[in-house]
Amino acid sequence: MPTFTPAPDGVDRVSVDAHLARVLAGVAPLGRVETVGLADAAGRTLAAPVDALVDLPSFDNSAMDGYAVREGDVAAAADDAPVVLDVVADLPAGSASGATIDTGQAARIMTGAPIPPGADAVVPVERTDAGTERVAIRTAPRPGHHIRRRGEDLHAGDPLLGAGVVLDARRVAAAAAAGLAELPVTAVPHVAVIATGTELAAPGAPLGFGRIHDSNSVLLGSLVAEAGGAVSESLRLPDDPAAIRGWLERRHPCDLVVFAGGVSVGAHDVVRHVLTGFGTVGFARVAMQPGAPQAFGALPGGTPVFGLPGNPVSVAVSFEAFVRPAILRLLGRAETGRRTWPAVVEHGWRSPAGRRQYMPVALGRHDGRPTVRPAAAGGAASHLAAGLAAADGFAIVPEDVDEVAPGDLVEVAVTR
Ligand SMILES: Nc1nc2c(c(=O)[nH]1)N[C@H]1C(S)=C(S)[C@@H](COP(=O)(O)OP(=O)(O)OC[C@H]3O[C@@H](n4cnc5c(N)ncnc54)[C@H](O)[C@@H]3O)O[C@H]1N2
Ligand code: MOO
Repeated sequence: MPTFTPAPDGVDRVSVDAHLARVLAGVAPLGRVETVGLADAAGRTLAAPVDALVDLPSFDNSAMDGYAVREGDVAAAADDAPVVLDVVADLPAGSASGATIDTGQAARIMTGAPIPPGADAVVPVERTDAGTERVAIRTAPRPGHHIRRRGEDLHAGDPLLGAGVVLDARRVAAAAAAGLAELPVTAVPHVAVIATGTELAAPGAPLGFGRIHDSNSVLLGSLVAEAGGAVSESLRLPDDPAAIRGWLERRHPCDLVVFAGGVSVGAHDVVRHVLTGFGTVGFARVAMQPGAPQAFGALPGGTPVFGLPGNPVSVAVSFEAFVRPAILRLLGRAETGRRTWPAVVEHGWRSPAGRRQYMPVALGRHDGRPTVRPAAAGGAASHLAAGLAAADGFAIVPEDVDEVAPGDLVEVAVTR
């Protein structure tokens, strides 16, 4: 677990990449494995590679509702010269008929039904007279036409899913198709979320002067769930060192602790006061905007802990940049970053030189290309909590850029 040297305040000491590297070095995959049925697998992380158990498709079958024929019988068929065949079988999907197709014969066949021995092409019903005793075929199929071959998607034993992937709907469905009923998944990390601030009131509670509704614990709880973790405890604590110490002493076991607020240089920034020198917790100013003041380390006993700056946009950005990657690492994900996509800037903005900016942006489209504009009229200011509602993600402006102009391309981490 790394220890930080606290940096003098007001000095950007640590790059985003260096801070992220410390975070990832301070968090290890939980390593616990559970087996779940496919209905419960969505959103979980696959713990080990999985191979297909069956060929996919597992037998040659029809891609069309129509007639299974011998291609050689109907090579001369045309609209003005139909070829008439005897219909010797009727094959719905799921049929296990022992029918064989000989010269001059056809089987009526539905999509997904096994191709009967002897047949080597399917003619769609639209290209026939749809007969049930005898059928007039009005087209000459290519050999193998409209036949879906055994194993053309995957063979039994082929790799299907790699360890560390998130099991989304498409992957769970692929596992079902490939013969699996359950999957090995990693344990869900339990995360304690603590919003600090004497000014905080519960959402919906009447506000006295100077008090605000706590949005950070709701934000963090939802972000933890979106990342694949579970909130083990969520609470608000006042700016009182005894309250923070008391919680640290009686806390329930969990895999990660996230504080929000109280990490800056104010006289009442108690998370900073209590956590400084506690376990291996260190404070840094990270060269980013917003989200500069950051705390990270391990509590005595080894549980990793974050202290995030309390402004709501700073919490959202800090979570995206550092906490989400940490949760994905606890989960054993192969990828802890998020893909970014280029988008064209619609309305420009300024970015502080020497800092990586995370601008909450709304996505749009212009001339068929994706565009972005700041989600809040006030731009990147870190108190604009309501502006987050309009944000589809964050435009990530590199450290060496101080002005983003209309028409520029920016990389966007899309978060919804
Ligand atoms: N003299 C300096 N002052 C500040 C600096 C600095 O470098 N020197 N940095 C500023 C920056 S940047 C940030 S970010 C904040 C970080 O401050 P804290 O982490 O100590 O956060 P608080 O002071 O507790 O709160 C900041 C702000 O956010 C509101 N807040 C806090 N918790 C919640 C919550 N749960 N829900 C909604 N809003 C919350 C709080 O009321 C404050 O307005 O420090 C700057 N100051
Ligand atoms: O670093 Mo603060 O998070 O910009 O608002």
